[in-house]
Amino acid sequence: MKHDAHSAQVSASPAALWEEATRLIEAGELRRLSLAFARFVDSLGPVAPPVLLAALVLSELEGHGHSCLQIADLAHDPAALLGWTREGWQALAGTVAPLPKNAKAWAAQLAACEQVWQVEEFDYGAPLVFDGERLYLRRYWRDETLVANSIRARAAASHPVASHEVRGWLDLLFASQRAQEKPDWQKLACAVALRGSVAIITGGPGTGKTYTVARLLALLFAVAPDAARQRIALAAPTGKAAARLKQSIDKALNELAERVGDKLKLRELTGRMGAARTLHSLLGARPDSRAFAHHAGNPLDVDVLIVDEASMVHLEMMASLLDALPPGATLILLGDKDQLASVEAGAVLGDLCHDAQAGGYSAHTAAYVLAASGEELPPAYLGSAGPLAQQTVMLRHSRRFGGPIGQLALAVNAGEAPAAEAVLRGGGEGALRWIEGAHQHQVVSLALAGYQPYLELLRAGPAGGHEDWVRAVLQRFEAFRILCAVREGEWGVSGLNTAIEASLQAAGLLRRTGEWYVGRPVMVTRNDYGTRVFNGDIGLTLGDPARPGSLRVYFLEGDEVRSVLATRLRSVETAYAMTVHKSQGSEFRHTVLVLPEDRHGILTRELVYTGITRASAEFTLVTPNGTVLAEAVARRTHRASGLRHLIER
Ligand SMILES: Nc1ncnc2c1ncn2[C@@H]1O[C@H](COP(=O)(O)OP(=O)(O)OP(=O)(O)O)[C@@H](O)[C@H]1O
Repeated sequence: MKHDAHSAQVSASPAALWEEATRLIEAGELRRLSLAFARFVDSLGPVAPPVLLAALVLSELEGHGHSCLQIADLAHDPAALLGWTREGWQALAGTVAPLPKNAKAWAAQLAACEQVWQVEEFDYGAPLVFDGERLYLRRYWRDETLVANSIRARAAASHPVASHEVRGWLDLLFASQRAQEKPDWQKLACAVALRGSVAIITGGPGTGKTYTVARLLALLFAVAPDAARQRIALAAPTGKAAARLKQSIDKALNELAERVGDKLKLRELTGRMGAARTLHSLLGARPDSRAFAHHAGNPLDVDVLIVDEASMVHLEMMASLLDALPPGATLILLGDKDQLASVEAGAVLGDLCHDAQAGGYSAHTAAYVLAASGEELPPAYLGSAGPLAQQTVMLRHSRRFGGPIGQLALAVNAGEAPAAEAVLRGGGEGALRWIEGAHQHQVVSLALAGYQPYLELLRAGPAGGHEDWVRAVLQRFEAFRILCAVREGEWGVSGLNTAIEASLQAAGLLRRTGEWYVGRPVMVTRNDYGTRVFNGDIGLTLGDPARPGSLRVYFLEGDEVRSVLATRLRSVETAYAMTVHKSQGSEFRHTVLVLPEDRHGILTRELVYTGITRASAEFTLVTPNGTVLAEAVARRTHRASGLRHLIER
């Protein structure tokens, strides 16, 4: 039994807190769930009202992607984290006054509460967990601890490596490398990944993450004592990203096979590697359950697991993945650490890549890398970062992103708003455009021009085979996209989709006959194992040649076309415009990024960077005024998490 240090407060009523919270819900400032959670904590027994306030804030922050609540933030001023005004926070906090005066006093009050489990004390199943600095919902504490323990153990594990042999293979695999900046981070990454049970290869678009991992697979194949038995799995958070990963790896391995010839039987490796899968499917997701078929008690049957687009993997998924991965297997995470974190709580890749930019490589790593790859780590990247940093390599040279779009992305990523604006205003030889002080009709006009090619091909109908035509229509549709930062309002996904649909209809480019019509692009919003469509998949509605009058939605997976009867798709939305979040893992020839006026502090550098890097040839920025871009670039995503702390413990 804990002794509540503030028994007077425990007997105080939280009625005023509930009342103010209800007002905030009605004003759209607070989730109903957050109040319900605080009330649930209250129902378990006497709890001091400030702890109920902390529970409410914690739950609200979970909705903003934070996996915990830092007590220092709570004591200081959580208004900014919540996206509220200072006055809004004070009105709520005032209902439970007096609040603990500082972080120490908050810690004492939390530690004294029956409904808070203080880590390392006896665990009697309280819903809140407090580690001395951070307050957690129990579920997130469990996930962060699992991820930290597993990553720490994997980073510490080291596999014996015959450096001389590895050097020989790496020289062969990277033999065609043109003279370029030194060191060759790609080659170095392969050496680093080979020696451990975890490796992270991060880098911006086109820096060769997939190119590198294909060579790593070849290297693993070359040095494995029993290569024929090695089980390799490829996975990504979305179906599209998985298909892209497989396609790129196959391409890279086939090119490599041509080049190395008989020295390494790479065709054997490609032949044995199965399709890339979504993480959900790899782990054995089951309808209507959060639990997966694979877990520590029934681990995955793999030796090497490659996960692409790892920035999209949220905390809970990473915990499930690590739980299901056998301790002896090697995990390779690929992704761009600077991209938007997942919608769900956690910023796992960002946390894991904390030292990636600086390197922080130890003398031991430098010596190993030199012996195994012949690459010398420059002194600027040497240091004394922890074991995970020794297994992390950032690729720094983009192969297909050096032009104006790349320059813009670099400036945004570096937080240099004036430089970004100058690049944009320079126009990048037609590759860049900025529409400032824009009106919605300008976005609609861009959409009309951008979608015309697929709609024209659609109207022309198949000249040859139906499937070839469908593939061509889908490819044209995939060449252009409107990306939004928000869902609602005239600058959001829903407002723009309605406006674009209406204007395409008015222009005679499509004939809307009801909810489903020929040409309607849709995005799947929920995994459906029955029809094998997954959250984020995008398809186009077209006629079914076998059943005139009936509509099917066609999806492109790599070069494969597959289709589902439109009426069988339950959770979909129209997709002329989509969120930047959902666009991760995709690339469009021309990308239009629409930023609204920022009332809630939701526009961040990571969001703008992710939007820009979706464009392969042309990028258009649309803003309602000239300041939105600079404000967004100045704001970094901050997600409270204890992951780094737990890993480095
Ligand atoms: N060292 C290299 N030498 C020659 N070509 C390379 C090299 N590294 C990468 N490339 C080429 O650059 C292009 C981009 O590489 P890759 O697709 O591997 O990058 P990525 O980082 O995985 O990109 P994304 O983030 O878009 O998935 C590919 O065409 C690839 O073949």
